[in-house]
Amino acid sequence: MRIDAISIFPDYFAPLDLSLPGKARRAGLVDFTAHDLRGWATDRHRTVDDTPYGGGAGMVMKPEPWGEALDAVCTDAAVLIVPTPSGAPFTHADAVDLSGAEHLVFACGRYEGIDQRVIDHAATRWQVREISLGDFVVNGGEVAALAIIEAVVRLIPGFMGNPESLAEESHADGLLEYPVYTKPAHWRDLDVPEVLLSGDHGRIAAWRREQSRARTRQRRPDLTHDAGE
Ligand SMILES: COc1cc(COC(=O)c2cn[nH]c2)cc(-c2cccnc2)c1
Repeated sequence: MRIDAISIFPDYFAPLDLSLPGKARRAGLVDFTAHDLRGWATDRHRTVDDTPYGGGAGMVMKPEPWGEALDAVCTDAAVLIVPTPSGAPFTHADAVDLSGAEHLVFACGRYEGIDQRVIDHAATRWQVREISLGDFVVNGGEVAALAIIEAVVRLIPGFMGNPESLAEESHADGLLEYPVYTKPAHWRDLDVPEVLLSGDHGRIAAWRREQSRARTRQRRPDLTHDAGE
């Protein structure tokens, strides 16, 4: 998978040099490049924003630099992802879907957003996904792109050392994950639940399913449905 990110802060993606282990890159599983949007801003001051038509606070990202950048970076197979508060909620199912993509391009907006015509024009040439990580606002799409990249790349076959753990994890079955414990069995007058020490794998699996269901009911009633029964 090829991944590109376009941003006025390309150094924001330096952590991927740590988190995308060398083996993933060496094995050709993932090839990541961050690009500076200002490289496509042609005026003397390399301007990427301007005041909004219709008035209002803040600035809007100009269409010209984005148009040139996307023309240069996107291949025909590109899926253009725009992290934005006004996007569709990002889910595990989306991560699974995107993990099969050939090319992901992240357009990281700043200021009040990107001129809508950039998205509209891109949609005539590539698949465009405007994605939200939640009902909150951060100053730029970079931090959301980092989270989406990690959620997607870890699902690529061969990336994770222990693929079995992916099948069991939170949201894979529509439920929240059960609580986990490790040694010591007794810590600050707290004990590990006895069932987990019993060696009775049937009881353990039943206890974990019930824990997942209880947590989901309590913390995420919006996820509660019969499928998890
Ligand atoms: C592309 O347009 C954007 C992108 C972002 C950064 O992304 C997020 O905040 C986000 C992504 N998932 N959940 C939140 C922020 C704004 C923005 C800023 C201030 C006022 N209004 C809008 C605009």
